[in-house]
Formats: sequence, C-alpha cells, structure tokens
Amino acid sequence: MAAIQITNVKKGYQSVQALAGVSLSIAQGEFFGLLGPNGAGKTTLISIIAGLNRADSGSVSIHGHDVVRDYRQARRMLGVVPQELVFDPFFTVRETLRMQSGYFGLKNNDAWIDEVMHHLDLTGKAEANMRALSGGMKRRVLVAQALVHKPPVIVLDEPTAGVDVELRQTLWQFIGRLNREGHTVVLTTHYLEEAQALCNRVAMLKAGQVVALDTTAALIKRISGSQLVLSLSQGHLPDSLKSLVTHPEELLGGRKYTLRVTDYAEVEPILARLREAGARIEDMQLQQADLEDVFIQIMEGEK
Ligand SMILES: Nc1ncnc2c1ncn2[C@@H]1O[C@H](COP(=O)(O)OP(=O)(O)OP(=O)(O)O)[C@@H](O)[C@H]1O
Repeated sequence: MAAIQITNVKKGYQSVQALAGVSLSIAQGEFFGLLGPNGAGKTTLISIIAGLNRADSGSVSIHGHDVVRDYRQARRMLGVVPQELVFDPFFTVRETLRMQSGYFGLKNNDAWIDEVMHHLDLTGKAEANMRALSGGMKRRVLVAQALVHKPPVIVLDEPTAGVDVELRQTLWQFIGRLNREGHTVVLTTHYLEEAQALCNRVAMLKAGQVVALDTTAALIKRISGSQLVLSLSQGHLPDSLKSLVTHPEELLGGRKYTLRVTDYAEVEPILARLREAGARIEDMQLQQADLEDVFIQIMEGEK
C-alpha cells in the first residue's frame, strides 16, 4: 500500500488552474521531493493531502485512507509542517506540544515530547512563551508539533526557508533518522542542493502538472557531461559561446558563466574563442551537472 496515493487531482481558483490533474504514488519509506517554481501548485497539493483544502476532482489517500471520506484516520497518519508560522502566543512550547498531543487523543505523551524537543534543540525553550521565540525557534516548534503523534508520513512545506545552517543540520539529522526508521518523508523546497542530498525520488511540478518524475540519480543522469564554470576578470563572453550558457540570467550581467560541455575536448576551443575575444579568465572549474541544472532545463521545457 502506498504511503500517499494521489489520483488525477484538479484544483482551480477563479481564473487559475493550480492543479491540472496530478497523479503520484509515494511508497512507504521514501524520502520524496516535490519541486517546482513559485506558483507551481506545491502548497495547494500539500493542503489537499493534509485535508485543509478540497480538490475539485480526483482523490488522495494516506495509507489507504481517503483524505475526505476518512479524514480522521488519514490525518492521524500524517504530520504536516506548514510554511506559515501560526501559533497561540500565550502558551509555552511544552503546552503547545501537549495541546497538539491532546488533539490526537494522546495522553502521557511527555516522554516523546521531551525526545522531540531534545532532537530539535528546543529543551532549553520548553517553558518559554511562543511569542518570545525567534522565527527559527518557532519553526522548530512547528516541526515538533507535526511529530507529536509519531506519524508514519511526514510532509514538510519549505521547512528551511530563511533558517540558519545550524537548524537545517539539526532538522535534517532528525528527519533523516526518522526516515531510516521507516517514516515516509515528503519535502518541498527551493533549495535544490538540499533536495539532491536528501531525496531518493523527485517530482517536478510546473503550472499544476507533473513534468518530471524519477529517482534523483536518474534525473541527474539525463544531463550528459559536465559544465565549465568561468569567471572573467576582463572582457565578456563572445556571442558564439552564448548558446552554451546553462543559466540564462548569467547573460544579464556579471562575469560568471556556466557553459555546458559534453566532452573534455570541447574545453580547449572554448578557451581559444575567449582568448580571441580578448577575455581574461580569473577562475575556471569543471563541474558535474546537478539537480539544479536538471530543474532549469526541465522548467525551460527543453526536455
Ligand atoms: N487561495 C487562493 N486563491 C486564489 N489563488 C490561489 C490561492 N492559493 C493559491 N492560488 C494560486 O494557485 C497557484 C498555485 O499556488 P501554490 O501556492 O500552490 O504554489 P506553490 O508551488 O506552493 O508556490 P510557492 O513556491 O510560491 O510556495 C498560484 O497561481 C497561486 O496564485
């Protein structure tokens, strides 16, 4: 049985078709990435999975429980870390987590609450009021809240947007451990390095449709060869090399360019053309393609 089964989900808002028929099957134990540019429909899909929003058509089930017909069972299977920070400011961290446990009918949940707080480095703030916490600390509480009932499926909507390196590390260590213990993890993020490092499989959404779905490794393999990253201290990239640039925004200014090369033998003629154009190289590196390159290529509709 799939951890999350999404079947032909459509959702429109007035003039916008936020989801135009999305189908995905996420297996138990996966670390799954849901990627896409702003407005692609990620948050809409997550809110439908969480039962906070209704699809116009199609269905979603969590461990076989339909999120509409069998809402309570489906919700019990799921821990959702939302993008927005919404709290009652008058409760302490511990009270907030106890209330969330109560919502799931869990009494005497303190041992697990203590463990979750410990792993998210919140123990020192257990008795602090929510309103006294920094944004990063509040985000830790959001994560803790999603985990109080030990859900088999954990969904995180941009949990690391604007948070510091330390929290990212703490968070991913803990979530990684839960995943190794069998929990399914679904993550949306704009940090593609993070997705590449963590997710074994990725779906890319564009304008409400799945435009790529594969293992992270297979997606990266789609881009053959490597890329040559150049910084120029003098001159600009000659027109004849502009078609090789993989990040189009680099042509708008600056002196750093990333060029696609399929073979090492292509490097020398590139250097010759730069020399002829009077450009001087300050720094040069040959890099393997990564998930960000795949993302850019897919979003531009080349593949
Ligand atoms: N409540 C709403 N009313 C009207 N339009 C909405 C509403 N919620 C989302 N949309 C629209 O639906 C589309 C998908 O939005 P959604 O928030 O799901 O995208 P997203 O992929 O999560 O984007 P981001 O990366 O910016 O969070 C967008 O065009 C958005 O403007």
